[in-house]
Amino acid sequence: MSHDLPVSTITDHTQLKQESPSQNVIVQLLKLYYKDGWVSGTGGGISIRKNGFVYMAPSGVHKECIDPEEIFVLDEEGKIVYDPSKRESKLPVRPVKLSACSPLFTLCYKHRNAGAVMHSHHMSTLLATLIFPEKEFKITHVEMIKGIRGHGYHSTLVVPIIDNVAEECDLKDSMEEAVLAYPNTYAVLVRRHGVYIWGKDWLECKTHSEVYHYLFDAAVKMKQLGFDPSTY
Ligand SMILES: CSC[C@@H](O)[C@@H](O)C(=O)COP(=O)(O)O
Ligand SMILES: [Zn+2]
Repeated sequence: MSHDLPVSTITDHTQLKQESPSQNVIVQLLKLYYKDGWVSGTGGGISIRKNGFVYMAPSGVHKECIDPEEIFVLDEEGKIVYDPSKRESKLPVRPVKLSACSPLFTLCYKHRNAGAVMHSHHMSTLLATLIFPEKEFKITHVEMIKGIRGHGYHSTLVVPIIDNVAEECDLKDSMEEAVLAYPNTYAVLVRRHGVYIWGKDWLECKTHSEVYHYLFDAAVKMKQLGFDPSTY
């Protein structure tokens, strides 16, 4: 099977369907995530794994301004099978390199069978790591917790927090440790940096992303109001 071909007729995230080409899904979700403040200043990103291929946005570019043809395609072993910098085009081609998040996305595919992984720098993700100075973010008795697979209103939702390092790719070992140690989590927070969130496919990753961001935001506000998010 060959990898998805981008379909340029998709111009808005509301046109996305489960089976839309992964390049189009990535491009449209990044526009949406930019508006939400999740991928500003070129930071953050998203990757999709489908039918034996892995799709990833390029590194260090404005994530809301990516063309579907600029999405890298890798095989399941991590070998690049489509390099956007080498494509043939009548228009000028800007040089792009693979996202620095690639090893982090890859470990979620390997250990959690994820179908999509996103990385956000939203302010609430950074603040959530400050209100929990230990190694876990915890929140309980909030209706939206039900939106994370395997969790209910009465659950205590736990998200591991790992320490930030100077280079994104050097987060690999500590993130791998956290992913293996917390089999019920679909997110790992990175202190003073952001979060990685995944799901079984891009739709579940989108749901989880919205729910986790809501819960990080809620926890920060609860703390400001004098409530402890981890108790009821
Ligand atoms: C504001 S730049 C932040 C980056 O260094 C990094 O944290 C990041 O999330 C982006 O990685 P990228 O290589 O652009 O996909
Ligand atoms: Zn980052």
